[in-house]
Amino acid sequence: MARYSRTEGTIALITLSNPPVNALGAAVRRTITDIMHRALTDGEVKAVVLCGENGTFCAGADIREFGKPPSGPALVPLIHDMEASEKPVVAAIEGVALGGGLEIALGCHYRIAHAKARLGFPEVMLGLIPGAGGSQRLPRLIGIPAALELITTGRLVSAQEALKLGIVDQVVDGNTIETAVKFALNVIGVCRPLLSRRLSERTPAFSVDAAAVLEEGMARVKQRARGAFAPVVCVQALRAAATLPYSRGMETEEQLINMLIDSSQARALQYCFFAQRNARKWSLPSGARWNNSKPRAVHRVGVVGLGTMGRGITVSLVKAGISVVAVEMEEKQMDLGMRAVLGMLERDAQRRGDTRPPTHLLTFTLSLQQLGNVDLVIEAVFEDMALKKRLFTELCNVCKPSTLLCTNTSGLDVDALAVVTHRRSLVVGMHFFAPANVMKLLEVVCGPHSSAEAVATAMTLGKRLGKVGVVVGNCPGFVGNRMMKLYLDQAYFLLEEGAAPEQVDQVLEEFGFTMGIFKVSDLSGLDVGWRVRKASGLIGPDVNPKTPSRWRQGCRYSPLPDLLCEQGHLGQKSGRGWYLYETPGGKEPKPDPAMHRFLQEYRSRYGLTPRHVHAHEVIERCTYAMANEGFRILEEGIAARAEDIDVIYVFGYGWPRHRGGPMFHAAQVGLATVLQRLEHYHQLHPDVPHLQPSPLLQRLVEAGSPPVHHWREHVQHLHSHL
Ligand SMILES: CC/C=C/CC(=O)SCCNC(=O)CCNC(=O)[C@H](O)C(C)(C)COP(=O)(O)OP(=O)(O)OC[C@H]1O[C@@H](n2cnc3c(N)ncnc32)[C@H](O)[C@@H]1OP(=O)(O)O
Repeated sequence: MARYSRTEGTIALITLSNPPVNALGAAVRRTITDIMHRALTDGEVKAVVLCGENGTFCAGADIREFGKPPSGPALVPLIHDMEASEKPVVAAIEGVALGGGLEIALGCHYRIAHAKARLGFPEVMLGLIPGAGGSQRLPRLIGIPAALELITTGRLVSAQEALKLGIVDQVVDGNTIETAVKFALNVIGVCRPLLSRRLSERTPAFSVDAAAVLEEGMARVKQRARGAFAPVVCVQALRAAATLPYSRGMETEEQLINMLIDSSQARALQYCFFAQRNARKWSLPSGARWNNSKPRAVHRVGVVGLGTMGRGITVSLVKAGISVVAVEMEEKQMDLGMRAVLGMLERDAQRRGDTRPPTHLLTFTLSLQQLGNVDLVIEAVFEDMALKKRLFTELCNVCKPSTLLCTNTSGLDVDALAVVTHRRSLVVGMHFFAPANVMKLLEVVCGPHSSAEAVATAMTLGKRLGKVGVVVGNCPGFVGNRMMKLYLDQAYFLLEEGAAPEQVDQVLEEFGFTMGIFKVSDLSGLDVGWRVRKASGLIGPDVNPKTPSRWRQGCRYSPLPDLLCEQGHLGQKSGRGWYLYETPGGKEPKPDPAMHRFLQEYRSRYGLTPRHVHAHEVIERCTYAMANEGFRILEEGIAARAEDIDVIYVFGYGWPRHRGGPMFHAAQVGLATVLQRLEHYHQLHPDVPHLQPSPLLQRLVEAGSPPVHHWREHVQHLHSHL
C-alpha cells in the first residue's frame, strides 16, 4: 500500500505501492496518512520524499471505489498536514501524477519529475472536479487561464510542459528518486523558508481580467460540454479560487464535488472508463482469450483502395511507424489518393512542429503483386461483395501464405469473403470509422473461421494505431451499423409523422450527440445507405412492383432517403440533402424550405396526417430502438458485453459519453420503463417489428433489472459468436 524507509540518515522515503497504478484506495490513504504522520513527527527525519513504486507516482483515486459507501481517511487533511509541515516534502514523480496523485504532489513543497512523466487532472472525464484541493492549488501555482484549460479539458501535460507552466521545479532524465533525495538534502541544508512553497498560503497572482477569462471559459465550456455538467462545475470551482480566500474556496470545492460525486453523469463516465478497458479483454467460443493468444508481428501492411477510408487507414498506419504498400487500381484515383495522404501527413507533421512527415514508410503502386511481402492487408475498396470476393481471391495468390487478410467492410459478410480464400482462419474484419485517421473506434469482426491469432493481431494493431478495438461477431452491419439502421429508421418515420430534420437533430444534439442524425447522414453522403439498400434488395429491380412504397420485407419502410438520392440530393457533397448548403461541399447546414415542402407533399401523397412530435418521443424512439436491438445483439452473441456495445457507440457514433452508451442509458432510465415505452410504441406502430421488446429485455425486467454487468448471466447463448 505504502512503504516507509529512511535514507541518507535524515530523509524519510515514502513509497506508494498499489499496483498497477498506485491508485489511492482506502487502504492506501490509511497507510500514507499513518506513515506521513510518523515521518513528520520523527525528530530524526528532516525531510520527506514521496514517490511511487514501479515507475508510477500515482493515478489518483481508486475509481472502483466511487459509488461505494465512503471508507478510510480523506485526502484533504493528509495534504493539508503535509503542506503545513516545517519539514520539506518533495514529490518524486515518475510515470503519472493524476487526479488525487497530482493533488498530493501539489501539497508537497517541491516537485521533481522524470522527463517521461505526465501530469494532469482528468477528473472531468469521470464527471468530477479535482476535489482534494486541486481546483484551489493549481490556479494559485500557474494562474487562472492555464489552470482553466487543464482542469476543464482533463488534458495531461508532459514533464517539459509542466516545467514551463511551473507545475514542477525540475525535470530529470536519470533516477528521479535519487535526484529528489539529493534535492531534499539540499533544501534542508540551506533552510529555505517553506512559506512561499505552500500553495494554500499564496495570494492568487491573478491577472486583472481573471473575471473575463472565467466568463469566456464558461461560455466555451458550455458550448463544448453537450450537456455534461462537470466541465461547467470545474469553471465554478476555479471562480471560487479566483475570488475567495483559500479556506472558503475549499468549502466551495467540497460542495461542488459532493454535488457531482453521486450524479448519473459521473456514474456513466466512470462506467465508460472501465468499459473501454474491458473491451480489450475479448474471448472466443474456442476458449482463446486476449491473455492466452499471441498476436503476429506486423511490420508491413498493404492497404488496397485509396478512397476516403483507405487514405485515413494509410495515414494512421504510417503515423504509428508502420510501412505501408498502398494499392490503387486506377492511375487517376491513385494520384488523388497519394496527394491526399501526403497532404494529411504534411499537415499532421506541421501541427506537431515536425518538419518531416514519415513518407519514407510509404509505397504507392498500381500492382497487387507488390503485396507479396506484407504481413497484413487491409482491403478498403467499395462496398461491393463481388468486387471484394475477386480481390480476396487474388490476394490469396499474391500474398505470402501467412499474410492476414482484413476487410474494412462496414457491414458485409466477413465469412463470405473468408470462404473464397485458402486461409479462412486468417481473415477478419477491421471496420474503421471515417475519418479513419481521427476516429478512435475499430470493430474487429470475427467470423466463424477467424483464428485467435488473427483476432489478437488485429486488436494489437488497432492498439498501436491508438484505436479502441472491440471484437464483435459477424452479422449484417455488425454491432454499430446494425443498431444505426434502426436509429435511422426511427428518424425517417418521425419525419413521415410530422417532424422536420432540424427539429429531430436539435433534440438529439440537446441530448448530447455530437451531431444530429440528419447532419451525420448529409456528412457521410446519402448514397452510402442507398447503395447498401440496393445491395440488400430493399430497392431496385428485384422488388415486386406491386409492393407498396412504404412496405419492405414484411415491415414499414420509409423511401424518403431513396427519393432524395434519386433527385441527386446526396448531402454536403451535392450541396443539398436533409439540409441546404451554400455550395456543393459546403459544411454549414441550413434548414431547407424545399425539404419542408417535399415532406408535406410526401405526407399528403401517402395520406399521413402530420402531428407535433415531442422531444421526448424523438429520444425514446431513437435510443430505445437502438438499445432494443442491442439486447438482440447480446442474445445472439454478436457482442460479448453490453459495455462493448456502449464503447462502440461512444467512440464511433458520437453518443454522449456522459450518458454512458445506449445500453447504460437504458439501464439508467430503468429497464422496466424502456420495456413499457417500447410496448407502447410497438402498439402504435405494429408494422415496425423492431419496436417489439426483445426477449432478453423482457427477461431482465422479470429478473428485477439487474445491473449492466450481470446482464450476461441472463443471455441464453445458443450459438454465441464470441
Ligand atoms: C481521493 C481524492 C479524489 C481524487 C479524484 C481522482 O483522483 S479521480 C481519478 C483520476 N485519475 C484518473 O482518471 C486516471 C485514470 N487512469 C488513466 O488515465 C490510465 O489508466 C493511466 C494511469 C494513464 C495508465 O494508462 P495505461 O494505458 O498504461 O493503463 P490502463 O489505462 O489500461 O490501466 C491499467 C489498469 O489500471 C486500472 N486503473 C487505472 N487507473 C485507475 C484508477 N485511478 N483507479 C482504479 N483503477 C485504475 C485500469 O482499469 C486498468 O485495469 P485493468 O484491470 O488492467 O483493465
